[in-house]
Amino acid sequence: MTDAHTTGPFIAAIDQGTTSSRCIVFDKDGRIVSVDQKEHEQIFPKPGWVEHDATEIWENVQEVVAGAIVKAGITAADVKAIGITNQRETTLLWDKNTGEPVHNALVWQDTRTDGLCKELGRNVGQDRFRRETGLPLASYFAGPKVRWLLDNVEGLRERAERGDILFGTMDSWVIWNLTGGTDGGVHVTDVTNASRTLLMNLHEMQWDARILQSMEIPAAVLPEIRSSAEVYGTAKGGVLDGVPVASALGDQQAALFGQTCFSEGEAKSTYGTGTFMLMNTGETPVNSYNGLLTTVGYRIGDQKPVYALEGSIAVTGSLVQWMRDQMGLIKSAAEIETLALSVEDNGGAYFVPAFSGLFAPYWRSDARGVIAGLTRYVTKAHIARAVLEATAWQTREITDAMTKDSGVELTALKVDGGMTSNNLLMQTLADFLDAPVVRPMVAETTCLGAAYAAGLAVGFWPDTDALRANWRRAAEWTPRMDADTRDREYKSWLKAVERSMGWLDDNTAEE
Ligand SMILES: Nc1ncnc2c1ncn2[C@@H]1O[C@H](COP(=O)(O)OP(=O)(O)O)[C@@H](O)[C@H]1O
Ligand SMILES: O=P(O)(O)OC[C@H](O)CO
Repeated sequence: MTDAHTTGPFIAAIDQGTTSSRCIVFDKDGRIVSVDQKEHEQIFPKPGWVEHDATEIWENVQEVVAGAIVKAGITAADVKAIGITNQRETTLLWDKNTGEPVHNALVWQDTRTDGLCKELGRNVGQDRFRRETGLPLASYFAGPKVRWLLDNVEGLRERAERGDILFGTMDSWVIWNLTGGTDGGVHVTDVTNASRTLLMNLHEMQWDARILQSMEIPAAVLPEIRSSAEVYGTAKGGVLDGVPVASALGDQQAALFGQTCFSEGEAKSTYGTGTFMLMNTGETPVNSYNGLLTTVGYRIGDQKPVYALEGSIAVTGSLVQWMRDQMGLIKSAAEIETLALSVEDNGGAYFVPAFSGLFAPYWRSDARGVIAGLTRYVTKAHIARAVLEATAWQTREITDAMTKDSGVELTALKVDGGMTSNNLLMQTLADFLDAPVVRPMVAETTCLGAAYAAGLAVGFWPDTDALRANWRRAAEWTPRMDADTRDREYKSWLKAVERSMGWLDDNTAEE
C-alpha cells in the first residue's frame, strides 16, 4: 500500500535489466512507493555466448508491472506516465506478424561477433566508424549482433528484406509489446539506445546509410529514432491500459538522469552486472583518445541532445554472481563482503575478470580472465577481496581516462546500483580513487531517471531544476589509504591486466 504521506498521482518506471526486470512506482518527490522485481534466466550456450529469452522477459515485465501497481494499491488512473529503461545493446529480432522472437536475444556481453568485428575493421582499424558513431568496432554493440542473426538464422535475411522482421534493443521490444504488439504496437527506440548500435550517426541522430550498407543490415528492420522524453503511444491491455508511454533511456543514461547530472562535467558510476561511468559533456560530442565511448546522454523532446563520455566495464557484479553460482564460494552476493572482511588484504592476488574481453579503456577482445599472484597462502577470502578490488581498480582506470579526455579532475563520484550496498567495496573505491564516493537517498537511480524523463514529457515535473531539488545524499565514503600503498597496488593491478591480454588466439578460438 502507499504510505500515509504519499498521495498520487504517480509515475511508473520499468527497468528491463541484464539480471532482472523491475517496476517501480514513484511519487512527485521522487520517492519510491512500491517495487516489484523478477530475475530471468541467463543462457550460456558456448564459452563467450550469452543469451536471454525475450518471451520470458516480456512475461516478467508484465508480472512486475502488475506487482508494483498492486503493492502500491493504485490503478492505471493514478499513473500519469510510464517510463522505460533497459539493458543496452542486447539485440532482438522478431516477426512483426506473430510477435515471436526469431532467436534468443544476444546479450551485450556476448562475444560471438568478435571475428565479424575484426573482419569489418580489417585494413582500416577498429575505429572505422568512430567518427560517425563515437564507438569502436566491438562485439559489445548491437549492429554486429543484428548482422550475425541475419547471417545465421535460416531464411531470416529474406524475411527481413520483405519487411516482416523488426529489430530492437529491449526498450523497443518492451514498448512495442506494451503498446499493443501485433495489434498496432509502435516500433521506436530512443537516441540513447540507438547510440549503442554502431548504426546511428551521432551528429545527425539518424541511422547512417553508409554503415548500414557496410554491415549489410536492411533499413526495413530498424525502429524509428525518437527523443528520450516524449509520448510514443499508450499502453494497450494489462494493468496500465491507457497510460502514456513517455520515456526511453538506456539504463546507464537513465542513471545519469536519475542522479540529476544535468550540467557539463557532472558524472556518475553505476555498479550492477557491469559498471558504467558517464560524464555529461554538454551539447557537443567529445571525442575520446583514451578508450572511452562518445554517446548520447539524453534528449528531452525537441531540445538539443546532451552528450556524454562513457567508461564501460563489462564484469563487476557478474563476477560476484560467478563466485556464487559457478564457483559456489558464497551463498548470496552480500556474503562476499563478510568473506572479504575476514582477511586484511588480497594476500597478493589480483583478479582481472576479462570474461568478455576487456572493455574500456582497452577494448581488447583477445583478453580472458586471470587471477595473478597466486601462492599457497591465498584463500577464498583473499579471492573475495580481489573480486571487490577488481571493480574498484577498473573504475580507477576509467576515471583516469575521463580526466585525460575531458580535463575535468574528479572531486567526488556519485554512485548507484546493486553493488553499492557493499560498504567494503565503496570504501575501497574511495581509497583507490583518492576521492569521496557519494550515494544518493534513492539508490534506484535507473528507474528514477526513466520516471523523471516520462514525468517531464507529460508535465508531471516542470523542468530539470525541480528534479535536482529531489537529490539527497544518503552516504559518503572518504579516502583512507596512503598514497604509497595505493600506487604500489595500482602497479600490481596493471601488471595483472597485461597478463589477461592476448589469451585468445587461433589456438584458443571459442567457436
Ligand atoms: N552486497 C553486494 N556485494 C557485491 N555485489 C553485489 C551485492 N549485492 C548485489 N550485488 C551484485 O549487483 C548486481 C545486481 O545489481 P543491479 O543494480 O540490480 O544489477 P542490474 O541492473 O545489472 O541487473 C549483481 O550482479 C550482484 O552480484
Ligand atoms: O543491466 P545492467 O545494469 O547490467 O546494464 C547493462 C548495460 O546497459 C550494458 O551496456
